Amino acid sequence: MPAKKMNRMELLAELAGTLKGYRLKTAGNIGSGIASEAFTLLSAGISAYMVALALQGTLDESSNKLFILLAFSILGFAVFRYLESLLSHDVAFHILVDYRVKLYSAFEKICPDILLNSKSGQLSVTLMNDVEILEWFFGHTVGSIVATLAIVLGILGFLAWLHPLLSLVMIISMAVIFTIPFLLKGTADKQGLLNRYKLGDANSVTLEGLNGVKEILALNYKERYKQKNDAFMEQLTDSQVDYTKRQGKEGGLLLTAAGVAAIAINITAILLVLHGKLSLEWFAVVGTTIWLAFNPVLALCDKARSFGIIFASATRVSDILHAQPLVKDTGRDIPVAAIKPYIDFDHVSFRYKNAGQNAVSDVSFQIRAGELIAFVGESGAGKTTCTNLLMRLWDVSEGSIRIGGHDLRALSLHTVHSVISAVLQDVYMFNVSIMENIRLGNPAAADGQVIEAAKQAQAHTFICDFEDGYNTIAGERGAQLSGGQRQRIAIARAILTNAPILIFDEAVSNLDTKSEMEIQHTLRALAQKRTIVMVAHRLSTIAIADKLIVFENGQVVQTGTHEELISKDGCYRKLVASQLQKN
Ligand SMILES: Nc1ncnc2c1ncn2[C@@H]1O[C@H](COP(=O)(O)OP(=O)(O)OP(=O)(O)O)[C@@H](O)[C@H]1O
Repeated sequence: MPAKKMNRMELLAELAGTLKGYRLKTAGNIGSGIASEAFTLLSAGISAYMVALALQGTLDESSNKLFILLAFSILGFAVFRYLESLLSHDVAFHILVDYRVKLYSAFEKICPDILLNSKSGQLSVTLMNDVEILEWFFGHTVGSIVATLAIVLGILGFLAWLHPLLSLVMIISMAVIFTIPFLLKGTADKQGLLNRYKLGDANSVTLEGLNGVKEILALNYKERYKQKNDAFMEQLTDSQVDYTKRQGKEGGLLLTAAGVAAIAINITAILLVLHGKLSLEWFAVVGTTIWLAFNPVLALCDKARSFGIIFASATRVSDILHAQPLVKDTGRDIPVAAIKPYIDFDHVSFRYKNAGQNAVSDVSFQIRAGELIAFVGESGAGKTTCTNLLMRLWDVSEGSIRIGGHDLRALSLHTVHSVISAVLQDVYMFNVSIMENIRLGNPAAADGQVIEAAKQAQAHTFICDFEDGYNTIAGERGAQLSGGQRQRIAIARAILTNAPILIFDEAVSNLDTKSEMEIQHTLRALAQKRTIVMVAHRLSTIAIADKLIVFENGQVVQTGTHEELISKDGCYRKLVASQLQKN
């Protein structure tokens, strides 16, 4: 849920606010920027002054001081330019790390809602690229803005000291130059945002190609995918070309305006010399340095040409940072041991965002501590929704869910996720060893405990068959493991958590009959100490449950044991009959 859109000034204030933690270095960066520009102007001015003296035949031994000053200013320029670059990048890279960390934790808070409502390519662009663009701002812009303003003020003072007319021409010139990016700001912002979105869309298609490569090959979707990819890349290129055209136009206008301004100041200076209001030496200084004086201004305007993309990226980053999580983590922490693992669903209704109707309506049931429960029902009946609500991935729209008598909303998310652990339909394997993948369930577990959990999950044998055993790298997305192997590792993880409530959502669907039977045996044994909720389709899985909760069209229509329900004419009997027919 994005917060209200911020304008440039608000974004600027927010970005500048992050510099607070780096006050000293930022001050050093700005000071060095001012000093390096000032030394550039000083060395050019001294050179011009000396040339003018030489032309008039007045450059003598007494001018040695000027040589020393010139050497000093060249050295000063080199030292301060180095310091400016060092400090600005030091601050920029530290801030980027802060941003990346903040951004990921903000992203976590708004999951899974944001994943359902955004394209993965857009999210990856924001989490990886947009945040990187902010380096332009912190590394190359923020210091320049202040340094350039200081230099402009200094030059104005100097020109006013020479003659007020010169400073007046300079003020008019600056006003014209700064107006150019200001006038083109609207187009720049629009183009910048469009450019970032087109990049996100293009990334989404690339990710689709990466994740769906097997389907692309298997379904002979290659040619159509290529056409789709080409179309998105073309749109991205068009938006980039438009952006660059505007940048080029803006750059040309700025250079022309600066050139005209420098000529105007020179002409004014010549007129002042002709009227005896300015000496020849100072004319030489003005004539030479004025071109250089416009350099920082032009450099800043050059950065301003990129503000479209910088502010577009900042907006997208800020949208995530300020998004309001649907589930507010305002409950309190309670020790896991103090919560008895019984569950109450009390008249629960829930509707997904933008959905036309409730996914579940007025659902009530109780699960006692130590029970092994199976949710059954046709596809789309509401089983997974109930497990998602139980894990508090979303909050109920109506009614309440309680564990151990505590309303879920009164518990912190940390407590809820310590009490409940789940094996979900899609098992993600991290790119670390199998040992570490299982240990994710309990970082404090010793190797022996990990191996014991793997044995209970019927994973030990196949893990030992790998050449590197438990040290085998599972690979991103568990590429080296079969679906059933991934499921068994996920089950071992869940066993290791020691959470008193376990959820298995279709967790045995990828297993062969023998492994499934062994896992069922494990689940039965686990249920002696824990409460287990299974979402199951197969009859064989259902058979081990103490109680079945039957869902139909988002409602609970029957509860009871397999024997009780099969003896009655109802939804469950129909489900079993249709499954037997399929088998
Ligand atoms: N993210 C979502 N946004 C909108 N509607 C959703 C979303 N997820 C599920 N639904 C809808 O909610 C209803 C219940 O879905 P749910 O996934 O809970 O069913 P299920 O019984 O677990 O099905 P399956 O056995 O196929 O996994 C369905 O009508 C489904 O289309």
